[in-house]
Amino acid sequence: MKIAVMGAGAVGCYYGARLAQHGHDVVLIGRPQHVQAINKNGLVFESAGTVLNIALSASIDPTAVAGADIVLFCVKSTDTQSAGEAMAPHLSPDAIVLSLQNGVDNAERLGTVIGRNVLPAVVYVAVGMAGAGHVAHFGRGELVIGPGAQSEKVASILRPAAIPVDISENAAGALWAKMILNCAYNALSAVSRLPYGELAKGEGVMTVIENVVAECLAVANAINVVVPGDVQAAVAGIIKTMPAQYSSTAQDLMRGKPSEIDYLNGYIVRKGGALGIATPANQVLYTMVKLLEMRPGQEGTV
Ligand SMILES: NC(=O)C1=CN([C@@H]2O[C@H](COP(=O)(O)OP(=O)(O)OC[C@H]3O[C@@H](n4cnc5c(N)ncnc54)[C@H](OP(=O)(O)O)[C@@H]3O)[C@@H](O)[C@H]2O)C=CC1
Ligand SMILES: CC(C)(CO)C(=O)C(=O)O
Repeated sequence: MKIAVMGAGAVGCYYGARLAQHGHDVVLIGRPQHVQAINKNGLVFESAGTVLNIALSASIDPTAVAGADIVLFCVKSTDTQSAGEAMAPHLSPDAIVLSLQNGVDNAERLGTVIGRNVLPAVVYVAVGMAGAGHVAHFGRGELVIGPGAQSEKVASILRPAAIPVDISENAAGALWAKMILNCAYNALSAVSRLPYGELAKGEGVMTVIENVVAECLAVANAINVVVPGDVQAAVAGIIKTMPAQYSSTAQDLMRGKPSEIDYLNGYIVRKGGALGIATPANQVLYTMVKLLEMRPGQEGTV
């Protein structure tokens, strides 16, 4: 099976590596520093205390999606439009395209750009790039996708490659549940430059988080999305399960990169505005991060 990964970053390299390990013909499409390193030395894949070199091909050229049966779309939400436009003319007519991204509207936005259905996947993994062509896996790796013929086919290919796939009637709710975690913590960690365990000790922080979550649930409810489980409890649990973690938004700002905040709290603010639902807590967090993005010299160590 030929599989193309659009966006050879942490998520793309992780899932590409799993599929290549299982014998699939994988091409990673990414930036020159990663592509050169992967083509020279293979992908360095670090997981559970072992380091492997995985041979797979890499390209900086979006035409490399041509002929792929499955395309895993793994760029940040900020790059959905440009990366989608770059690959669109080269997709095979029957290619199945999956969005492996945070946020709830990437699959729809990508679908508009490439003119075909895109399967949204909820991604439960902790990975990062440790260097050029070097992915580090810290835990988990399962995906949740919605039902349908394409999903069955995708699951039959991914599952044997050590990628657990849950086909759920409420994949949309699961996508929202993940985004609500992001809305609760990402901006607070970015603004404070603190990990979750520390920021939770701040005066009034848990009240802010409760308000953010309540606003997100009001918006979800208004568009008939049922967010599964006890969301407030799941959000509170992050402090115990990931006390030393800095949000991806904090990490993006430290690297001087645009964050995905427009597609997290920013999405809630826009959607709430359109529906007439007040979202003041999300608005303040969103604006704070946008202000931080305007400042030069954000780079630093977390
Ligand atoms: N990392 C994680 O543990 C998790 C991440 N996610 C989500 O997964 C998505 C991907 O995240 P992640 O892998 O961490 O992000 P990364 O930034 O590590 O990877 C994305 C890569 O795609 C590259 N890229 C962007 N546009 C193009 C293009 N047109 N052509 C080629 N390469 C391109 C980026 O380059 P450049 O940076 O130079 O633009 C970057 O190297 C995000 O939505 C994230 O929120 C979800 C769960 C966990
Ligand atoms: C779940 C959470 C908040 C963990 O860091 C995350 O997905 C992110 O940082 O973007």
